[in-house]
Amino acid sequence: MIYKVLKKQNNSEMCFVCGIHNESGLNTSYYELENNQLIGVFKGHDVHQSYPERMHGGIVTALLDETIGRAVQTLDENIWGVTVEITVRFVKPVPLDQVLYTVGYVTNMRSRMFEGEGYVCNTDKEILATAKAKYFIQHVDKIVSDIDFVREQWIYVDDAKDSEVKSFDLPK
Ligand SMILES: CCCCCCCC(=O)SCCNC(=O)CCNC(=O)[C@H](O)C(C)(C)COP(=O)(O)OP(=O)(O)OC[C@H]1O[C@@H](n2cnc3c(N)ncnc32)[C@H](O)[C@@H]1OP(=O)(O)O
Repeated sequence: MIYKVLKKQNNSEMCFVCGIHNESGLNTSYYELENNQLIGVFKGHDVHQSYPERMHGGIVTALLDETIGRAVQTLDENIWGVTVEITVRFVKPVPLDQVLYTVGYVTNMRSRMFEGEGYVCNTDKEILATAKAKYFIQHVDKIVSDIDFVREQWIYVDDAKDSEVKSFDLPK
């Protein structure tokens, strides 16, 4: 089913998954969809491998962790959380050097915790990994206490190719 992109989410400076200045990172771009799901577009490279041509499972986990954690901001951009639990199922090898998608959404929202699910898929909509995760809600100033993170390191990146990203056809 096809969903419209409503908004691009910010990137951070140095996060492994979305940091624009993290040269070893995945440099993921995130887009909020009209169904309150979040889609990330990324490409892994040799530095992210486990066995040759296969992304490391720990990196796939980091990607799913970030994606589900960010999905809460499709509901309210002022909610931030830290991961307390994540379970990942590695369904098929996650390949390197090709564009892939990661999708996340919230399944249960409470006053101090939220839970969500997500998956990684390829452009043929094959599911490569799935995850369920739980997050403890905290004020961003408590998560990052030594700098004003949102003002200093939470950056809107206006990428020329974003204007071409208008909708996504999700597998589920
Ligand atoms: C937009 C950007 C999105 C980014 C997404 C990526 C997020 C990340 O990767 S964050 C990095 C990884 N995670 C972390 O660093 C978290 C580290 N852990 C912590 O900081 C602490 O354990 C923290 C803050 C979660 C809780 O600690 P603390 O405040 O001392 O509270 P604590 O008393 O242990 O627990 C608070 C409540 O949460 C509950 N709780 C804690 N962990 C869990 C859990 N895994 N499952 C269920 N409940 C839990 C406790 O039972 C307790 O409940 P109650 O008050 O009802 O008894």
